[in-house]
Amino acid sequence: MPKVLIADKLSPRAAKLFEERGVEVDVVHGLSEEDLVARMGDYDGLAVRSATKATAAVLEAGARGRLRVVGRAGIGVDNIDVPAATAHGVVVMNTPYGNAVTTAEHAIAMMFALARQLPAADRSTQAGKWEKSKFMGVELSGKTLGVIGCGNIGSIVCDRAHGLRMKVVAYDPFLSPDRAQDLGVEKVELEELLRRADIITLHVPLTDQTRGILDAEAMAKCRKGVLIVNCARGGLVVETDLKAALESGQVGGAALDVFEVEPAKENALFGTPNLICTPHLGASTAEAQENVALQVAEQMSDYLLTGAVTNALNMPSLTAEDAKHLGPYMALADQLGSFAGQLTRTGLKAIRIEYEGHVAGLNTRPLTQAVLVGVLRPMLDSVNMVNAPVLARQRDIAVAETKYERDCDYQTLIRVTLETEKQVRSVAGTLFGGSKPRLVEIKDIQVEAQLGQHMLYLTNHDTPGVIGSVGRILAEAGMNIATFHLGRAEAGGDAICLIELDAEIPPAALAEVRALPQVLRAEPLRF
Ligand SMILES: NC(=O)C1=CN([C@@H]2O[C@H](COP(=O)(O)OP(=O)(O)OC[C@H]3O[C@@H](n4cnc5c(N)ncnc54)[C@H](O)[C@@H]3O)[C@@H](O)[C@H]2O)C=CC1
Ligand SMILES: O=C(O)C(=O)COP(=O)(O)O
Repeated sequence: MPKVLIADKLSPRAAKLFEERGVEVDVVHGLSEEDLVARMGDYDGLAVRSATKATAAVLEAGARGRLRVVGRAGIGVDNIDVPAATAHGVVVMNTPYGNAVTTAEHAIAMMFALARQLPAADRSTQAGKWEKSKFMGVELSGKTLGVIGCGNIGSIVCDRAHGLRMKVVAYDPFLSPDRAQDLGVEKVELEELLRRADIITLHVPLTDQTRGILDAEAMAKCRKGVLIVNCARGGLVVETDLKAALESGQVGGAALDVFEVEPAKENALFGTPNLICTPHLGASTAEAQENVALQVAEQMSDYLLTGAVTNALNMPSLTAEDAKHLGPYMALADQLGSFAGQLTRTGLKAIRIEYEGHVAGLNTRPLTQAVLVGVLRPMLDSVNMVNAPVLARQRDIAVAETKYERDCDYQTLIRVTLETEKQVRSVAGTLFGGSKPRLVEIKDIQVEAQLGQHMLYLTNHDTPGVIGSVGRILAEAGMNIATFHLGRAEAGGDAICLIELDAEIPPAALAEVRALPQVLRAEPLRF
């Protein structure tokens, strides 16, 4: 039975759902990195929010054991070392949408709180001061809202702002003009947004491009007295610059839900005038927490129990139905990749994968990854379905996939072509009876072979006596032949021989085969 650790405060519905699905659960909060490293190897899955840091050390310890998936009950994955997870073959999933409405509502609440100074007015009133004239506010209706980042949350903020009769300008390089039109927002460059907005709200992830997007220089370009709301990530607004801008009045008020260092128990900004802070509450409503907890438990259980992949950051999506249909093809893809990879000695430049017939109508991305795993395995022990595309990219290996739904000699066919510095080689295979992988073509030569654990691959001149000589050497070495497959380009031309053996060929026998005058190449292969 798979086992998961829930390391942050998730709705109890998550643990219940895991158990109902047949996944064992431990719920332990507040573990240090050291504690996590010590325990991680015992779990197939780790479920977190933003408090637990899934560092490279934690992921490595997990992967040394049985860790296969990290689920983030929420959106931001900056607390998870995704490249390290990928390198260790651990799938990372999040739950987009589940807390988007709640977080957008928090941003709107922050905007109202700033416009009407609600927290300060509350403190003053409860202190018996009745300072009615001190808390003069601003009306939101008719004001310009500048939305930085117009994805799931930013779009909901735009929609709510329209309801408040605000004008919305948005900066998001990935927002298409059509989508901007659908959202009823004016797409602008950052400079223009800074110049025009009365209120700025941030809804971008923290990346190298967005870190410090609101710094002293940007704030100086804003309208004097601009209001800033950050319910996305600490680090988007430079805190020391914001403090100075609030003190000078360049920024009229700021509402922050997120901080450069969290938990923010001490922060240089605390106590600055016109500052409102909440402790990363953006996603904290009963509704959102239930959504994300159920979603993460469902996605993680699906993956652990059926192989289905949803909302993963480092794997293509795969439904349980796909996983079932693709099963035999995955074995074929891996075998073809492995066959081609084991015969490749020189620098690999490109891998082309062609899908023909039935397979072309399926979700082929996982198959392409299985081919890559097969190709790269002889060179890299650490390759797996998750990291294969990254490893290929790091080695400048171009990967291309083509689908042909046209008729071919076989109902279904996968052809893998490897281009190296010296040559182009291809191998193709099909499924017999819908489930049994068979090689049907090697280097444009028709053969028909089933791959076993120990194979001997020969290329030779098509002259009489090769089968007899090879058979004799193998018999003298005490090797039992399970299957023997032959193919040739034309009579007297290049020929191929694939022999399945019951055990690995001893080095002396291999040397003898290689020494046969008709043999061009002899390679032991393992599957
Ligand atoms: N305070 C809280 O509790 C919560 C915070 N968040 C944070 O909110 C942020 C946004 O979440 P979603 O809207 O769900 O993400 P999303 O991925 O749907 O949207 C992000 C948007 O930012 C845009 N973007 C990326 N780089 C950009 C750049 N350099 N300049 C301008 N735009 C850029 C993208 O094109 C995308 O449209 C995330 O950082 C997430 O972690 C999310 C949920 C709760
Ligand atoms: O989903 C997100 O990105 C969030 O920031 C929510 O964080 P939390 O789960 O409340 O710690």
